[in-house]
Amino acid sequence: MKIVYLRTFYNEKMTVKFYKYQGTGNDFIMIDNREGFFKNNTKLVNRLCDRKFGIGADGLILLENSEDPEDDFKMVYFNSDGNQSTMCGNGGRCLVRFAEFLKIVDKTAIFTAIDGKHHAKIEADKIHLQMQDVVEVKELGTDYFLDTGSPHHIVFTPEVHQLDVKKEGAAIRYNDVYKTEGTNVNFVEPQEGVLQVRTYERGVEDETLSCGTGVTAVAIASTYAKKYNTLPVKIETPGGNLEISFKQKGNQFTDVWLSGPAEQVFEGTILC
Ligand SMILES: N[C@@H](CCC[C@H](N)C(=O)O)C(=O)O
Repeated sequence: MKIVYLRTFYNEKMTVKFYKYQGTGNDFIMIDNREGFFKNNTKLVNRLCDRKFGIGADGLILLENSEDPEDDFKMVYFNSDGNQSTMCGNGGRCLVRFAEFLKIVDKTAIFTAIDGKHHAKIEADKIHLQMQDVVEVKELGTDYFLDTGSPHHIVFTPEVHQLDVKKEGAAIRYNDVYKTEGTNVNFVEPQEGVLQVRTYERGVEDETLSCGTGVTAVAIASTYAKKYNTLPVKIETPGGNLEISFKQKGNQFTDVWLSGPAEQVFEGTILC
C-alpha cells in the first residue's frame, strides 16, 4: 500500500488516511478533512487520481465542516485533473455513504456543495440525493444543454454502444460554444422503459462508467423532448443502474432526486 506524506507548515511529513468509494463505477478518493490539514493542491490531487502513479479515481472529495449549522458537512469536489469543479452527483451520493461510515449521519443528511444545499436519504443498498432544480433546458438543433449542478450537453443517438465516446465527446467539449468553461457530454439511446447513457466527463477528459449529474440531465432532457415519459426515469450506464424522479411544470423541474448504489471499496494511507 502506498502512503502519501503531506508536508506540514514546518516541512515535517504527515500521512493521510484515505478511503475509496464507487457509485455505479464512478470512483472517488475520499478524505475526512474536518481538521483542515489537506490544502487545495492541484498537482497532488491529479497525482492521487492517476491510475498508474497514484491511487486512481475519477475525482477526489474532501468532507469538511460546513459554515451552515443546519448542515451535517460540506462537500469539496476535484476532478481527476486536480482542479476543483462543479457538482458531482455520484460523488455526492458516495460522500453521504462516507459520512454514514464516519457516523456523522444516520438515515438522512444535509450538506452544502458548490451548487448549494443537498438533502439525502440513506438506505442499505441506495443513496437518494436531491439535486438542484432545473429552470432551463436549451435546445441546440437536435441536441440539448442544461445545468444540473454541472453543465451537460445531451446527444440522442442510435446504437450508443457502438460510439467512440472519447472522440465524439471531446469534439463537443472543446468546440467554440463551450471552449472556455467546457462541458460534460452525454450520449443517450432511448429504449423501451430505459435510457442507455454513456458520458464524456470534463476534467477526466475521457468516458467514465457513469455520471450522476449527467444522467439527471439526460432524464430531464428526455422528458422535456418527449422521448421518455415514465417516472422514475430508469437509466442504464456502463457502470450500473440509476433512477431519477422529479416534478415537472412546463420547463421547470423541481424536487429532483438521483438514486442508486454507493459503496466503500477500500481504505489506505497516502505516501509519496
Ligand atoms: N461524475 C460527476 C460529474 C463530475 C463533474 C464533472 N466532471 C464536471 O467537471 O462538470 C457526476 O457524477 O455528476
